[in-house]
Amino acid sequence: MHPLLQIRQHDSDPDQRREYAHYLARQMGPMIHALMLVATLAYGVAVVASTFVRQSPLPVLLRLAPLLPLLLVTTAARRARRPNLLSLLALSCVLLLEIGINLNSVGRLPGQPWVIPGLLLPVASSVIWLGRWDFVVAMALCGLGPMPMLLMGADGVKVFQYIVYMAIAISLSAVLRAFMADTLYEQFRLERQLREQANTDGLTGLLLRNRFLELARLALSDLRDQHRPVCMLYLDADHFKQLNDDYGHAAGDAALIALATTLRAQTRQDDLIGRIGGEEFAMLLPGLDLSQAATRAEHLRLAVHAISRPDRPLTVSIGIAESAHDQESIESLLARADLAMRQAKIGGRDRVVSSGHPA
Ligand SMILES: Nc1nc2c(ncn2[C@@H]2O[C@H](COP(=O)(O)OP(=O)(O)OP(=O)(O)O)[C@@H](O)[C@H]2O)c(=O)[nH]1
Repeated sequence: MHPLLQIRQHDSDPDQRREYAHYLARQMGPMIHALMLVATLAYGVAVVASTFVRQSPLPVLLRLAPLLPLLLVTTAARRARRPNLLSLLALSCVLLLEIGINLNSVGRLPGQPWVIPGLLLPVASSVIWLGRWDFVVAMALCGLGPMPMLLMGADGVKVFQYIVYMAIAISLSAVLRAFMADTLYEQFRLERQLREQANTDGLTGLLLRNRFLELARLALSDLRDQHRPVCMLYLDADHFKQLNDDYGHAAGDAALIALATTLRAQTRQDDLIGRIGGEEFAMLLPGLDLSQAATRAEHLRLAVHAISRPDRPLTVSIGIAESAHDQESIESLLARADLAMRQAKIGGRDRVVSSGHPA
């Protein structure tokens, strides 16, 4: 089968689709802006140049009128990186060009040259269209936009030539866009995979410390804006060195995997969980105050008992801290949960200790 027919439908997962749309907008944004700028300048130059080759019943200022909105949408596209906005601006640019083309052909006599500045640009640069629908709308604009001008002053042969020409141009554009979109999607997928590998612990599949802290920091700031409580749990497996020393690292690894599975099974959708160190884990619990988090931690502690190591059930010591004031950093919150966990160790392990409020 030809590769064109094998080009797949990208991502059915809406989150991944959204992420891809933003990725495309970031990657293509500068090129879209550059093409819009060139098209706008080309339009201005072509209108001015046309005054030397033919008379128009419309004043040149009126024919130059699309330049102002063209410049506005082009300027807006310079920093736009939201996919929908970028598409809207690029499509507006095509529409304004089409209006300009039609304005400039008013009063054209048969046999006189057309002024078609930038008409081919959107077709030739079809790779810039971020989504399938942008592409379809852009191609429809390119194909149908000059029709009023054609029907006003062209003979049947000219219209036929134009239709054949546009059909070929749009087909070529569709092929170009399909392959380009496929290549970009593959690049996005690989980058995403590499990023995930760099952020995920290979043994347990949980977030690594830095990524956990990065996401927890963002969540903390959102929760503060929403005036919702948030707690951090710090969990440390008890007597883990003994497990490794007596039964080998493979037994230790198996216990860590089982522990991570249990923690993951206990998380709600918004909870964040990470492997902070060797046998240390952290959980951010959005929306829970200290007493609610203590109840969750107690459930977790008991759930971990179901994991058996060769010598005894696995146990964890858990420290809890609630974010107390707006200035507290995620590092400080984690450090307080860590201190509370140390108290749990000192108190005999396999227990939950809550941190007092920071000074
Ligand atoms: N098997 C395995 N062991 C690990 C891993 N990461 C850290 N460890 C071990 O975890 C153990 C942690 O030991 P300690 O910090 O002394 O703590 P502990 O023995 O659990 O004692 P308490 O925390 O005081 O109950 C060390 O022996 C590390 O080698 C890992 O990925 N796999």
